Amino acid sequence: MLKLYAGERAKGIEAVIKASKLCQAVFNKLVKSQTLVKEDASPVTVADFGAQAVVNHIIHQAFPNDPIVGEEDSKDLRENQSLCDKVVELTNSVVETPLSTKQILDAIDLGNYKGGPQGRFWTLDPIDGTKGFLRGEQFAVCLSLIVNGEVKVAIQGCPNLPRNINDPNSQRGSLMVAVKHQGVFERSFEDSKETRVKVADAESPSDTSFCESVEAAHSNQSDTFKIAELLNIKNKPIRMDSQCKYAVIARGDAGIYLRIPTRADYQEKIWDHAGGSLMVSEAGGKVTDIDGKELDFSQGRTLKSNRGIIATNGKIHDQVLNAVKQVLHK
Ligand SMILES: Nc1ncnc2c1ncn2[C@@H]1O[C@H](COP(=O)(O)O)[C@@H](O)[C@H]1OP(=O)(O)O
Ligand SMILES: [Mg+2]
Ligand SMILES: [Mg+2]
Ligand SMILES: [Mg+2]
Repeated sequence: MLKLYAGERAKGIEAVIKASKLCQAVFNKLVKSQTLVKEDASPVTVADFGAQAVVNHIIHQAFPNDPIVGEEDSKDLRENQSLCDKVVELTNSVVETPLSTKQILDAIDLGNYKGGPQGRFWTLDPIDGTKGFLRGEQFAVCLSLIVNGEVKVAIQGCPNLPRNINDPNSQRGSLMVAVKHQGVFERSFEDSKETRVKVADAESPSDTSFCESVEAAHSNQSDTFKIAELLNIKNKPIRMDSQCKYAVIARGDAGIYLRIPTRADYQEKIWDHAGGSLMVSEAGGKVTDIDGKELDFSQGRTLKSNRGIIATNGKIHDQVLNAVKQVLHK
């Protein structure tokens, strides 16, 4: 019998592999000259647009009734001909039948859905960790399916992630695939053989290490330092861009991922956490916000009823949550 969401899982893998290839091709050819700064001052590259066009196009062809909540839109591209031409060329280098400029811009804008509590929709971050991508470090192509507010399928391409975190020379490229109640698996981009992964066994926070963003503006690193001290964690933090941090927790390379808000007004985006939270929970771990509340993906494009993120191997979650509360409420 075909497993639940088998079709979505397979299409999602195909789309994420193609988009990841596009990103790698961009990195090898360009990169910085083709970067724009968005209104919120974050960078966006031809690869972000191209990857969103590719994934949206493939998903829309396979599931024409499914709306998509995607990070990017085509507004800036429509005002910049040379960037637009580059995105068209790139997109057509990975899709099966060449698409017109209009089809590509329209595919990007399929990502404008508002989300919400009812029905099914996909959410896409075509490149999560654009800053890491530009540095040649970690980034991820993140696609998930949400049904009635619950994440059911997650596919995350991490082209630069070493298969063995302790050996930077180990093979790079990790594709993580999770379906609700079916576990989370890791494979390479080339070989479809999948290996089931599990979170770390650590019974105590001091037996593990934690990971956090490279960017001090995205997570308060002086608070995480105090939290680690309180938990008697001696290992240095693993600093890494993007949702690769969730993959690292799901694979058991680290026991804790902390994202402590730096600004009261920042709302986390659903495409930054949907896939990661399913991967960690399917690997046996736990994800909540810093108040211990479950992440609520039914609130629209953002996680407006949550603050910050704590992801752990599960066993140590309450200890970590208590330490976070102590440090933040002091
Ligand atoms: N002030 C902020 N707090 C938390 N996350 C942020 C903040 N500003 C941007 N981000 C988001 O953090 C993500 C990168 O995470 P990390 O630092 O862990 O690699 C990006 O998706 C980025 O969103 P955006 O794409 O809008 O720039
Ligand atoms: Mg961005
Ligand atoms: Mg992101
Ligand atoms: Mg992004």
